[in-house]
Amino acid sequence: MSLPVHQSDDDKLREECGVFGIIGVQEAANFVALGLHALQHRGQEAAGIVAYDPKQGFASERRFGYVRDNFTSASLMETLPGELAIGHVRYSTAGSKGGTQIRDVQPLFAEFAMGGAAIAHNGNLTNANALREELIGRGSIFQSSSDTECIIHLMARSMQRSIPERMKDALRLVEGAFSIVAMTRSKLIGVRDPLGVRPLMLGRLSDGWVLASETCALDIIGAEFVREIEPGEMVICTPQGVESAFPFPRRQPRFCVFEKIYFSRPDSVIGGQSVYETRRRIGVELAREAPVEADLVCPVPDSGTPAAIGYSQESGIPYAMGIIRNQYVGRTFIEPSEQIRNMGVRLKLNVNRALIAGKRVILVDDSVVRGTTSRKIREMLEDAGAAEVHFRIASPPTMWPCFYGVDTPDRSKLLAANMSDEEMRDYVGVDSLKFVSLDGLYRACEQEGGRNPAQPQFCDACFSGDYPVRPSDGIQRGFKLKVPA
Ligand SMILES: O=P(O)(O)OC[C@H]1O[C@H](OP(=O)(O)OP(=O)(O)O)[C@H](O)[C@@H]1O
Ligand SMILES: NC(=O)CC[C@H](N)C(=O)O
Ligand code: SF4
Ligand SMILES: [Mg+2]
Repeated sequence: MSLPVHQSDDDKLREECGVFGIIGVQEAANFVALGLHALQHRGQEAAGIVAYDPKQGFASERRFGYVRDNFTSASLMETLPGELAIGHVRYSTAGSKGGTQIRDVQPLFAEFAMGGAAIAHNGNLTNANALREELIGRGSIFQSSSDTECIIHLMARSMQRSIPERMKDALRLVEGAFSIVAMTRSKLIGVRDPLGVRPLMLGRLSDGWVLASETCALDIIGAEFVREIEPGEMVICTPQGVESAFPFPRRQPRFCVFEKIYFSRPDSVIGGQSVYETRRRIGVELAREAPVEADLVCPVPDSGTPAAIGYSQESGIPYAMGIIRNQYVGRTFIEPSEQIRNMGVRLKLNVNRALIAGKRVILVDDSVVRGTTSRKIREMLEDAGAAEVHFRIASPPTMWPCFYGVDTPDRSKLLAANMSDEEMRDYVGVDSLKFVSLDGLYRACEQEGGRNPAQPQFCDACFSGDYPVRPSDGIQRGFKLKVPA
């Protein structure tokens, strides 16, 4: 079975995955369903929950589509009893994409000599292909095409006696990005890769412990935020408490800066800073770096909204909603036929004509990837009679693909990898097009001195080409690293 893919999602910068786990509360799976619902923006392809109950053992449900369409039925949730459960929402970065197979949907489950374990992974392993070949050569039988499965096989080969120790052994051999929530019969386990590329939060709910990709998933169940899992840290949560270990050599953390720009929800808090506030501050930086005279500042909703507010506050130019988003557009929307689409049907965004006519408009969006969205929007504004259109982008030009859990197109399809800023402006067809600088972005992320080129504080490889982990599978498939200047 494959998901119907929405036309306007074809050119999307795909989000990644969300993970959630809870121990020490009754009906744990129901809390997981709520947590996954709050993390739905991180992956809409499929979702899964694994729960453990001492009487019934492990139970697992993995489904295509939204959490709300699957994990709200009482009859399904009754099959997931117990006080310990984990879950995952997926956008694939490895294995079968788009037409995902159910066997690739997480959490993945395996039986070991010392009992069962389930694992949910956000991120992407950069040496998964090489590991898979090696493991298959030594007799492993893979059941999915997901990179995450390598971790299970590496655990199976470990000689350690406990599942957490086997997991440490396995994770010392994988490279790339991983924020993992896993479970055994009695433990909830959380791990972040040594660079801490993807987020992972620890929360507390009555007598239980919660792990979640973002704080918005703690809020939805009324859990209290305790702290972030540190880069390179493994935590083992039981109702008795939380044990912490650092199984990898310490490295300088490199959190994904795109989480702050686009992926995470604006009501989440990362590294002590609200995502909304970071985005608003990017807008402030943008207004300082790229001012222009105009009548209105309008966001491309929803992700451009906080930056547009910041731009308006700093420039003094009034903020207005010049583009309206249809909130009901989702991936399962019935596809209009090709003929109807070609008539210019605007499923997702539409111009607020009465506001735009005759105005000089500054449009603020979070990113330009292939340029498809910006071209469409410029056309709409022109149709609506805008006098001038100025695009301001709350990220630097996206020039490089991501190998750490986001499905970016390859370089041939990234507008900024193939055109100068002026060429992009002409291609999009706007009066001016400006991006925030890398330093401006870092300042907005509370790095007052900007980016430290000797030791960047974040991963920003999709803008800089500076990859903190060698994308070895990608290189083997022909990807060429940036040649140092
Ligand atoms: O240059 P492009 O290839 O068009 O990609 C850039 C656009 O993609 C994302 O929006 P998207 O519509 O995917 O989702 P959103 O509603 O979450 O902003 C992003 O916010 C930009 O608007
Ligand atoms: N985007 C992600 O974090 C995906 C996790 C994992 N690599 C998968 O493909 O399922
Ligand atoms: S390459 Fe970009 S999207 Fe990927 S982890 Fe780094 S900053 Fe994030
Ligand atoms: Mg957008």
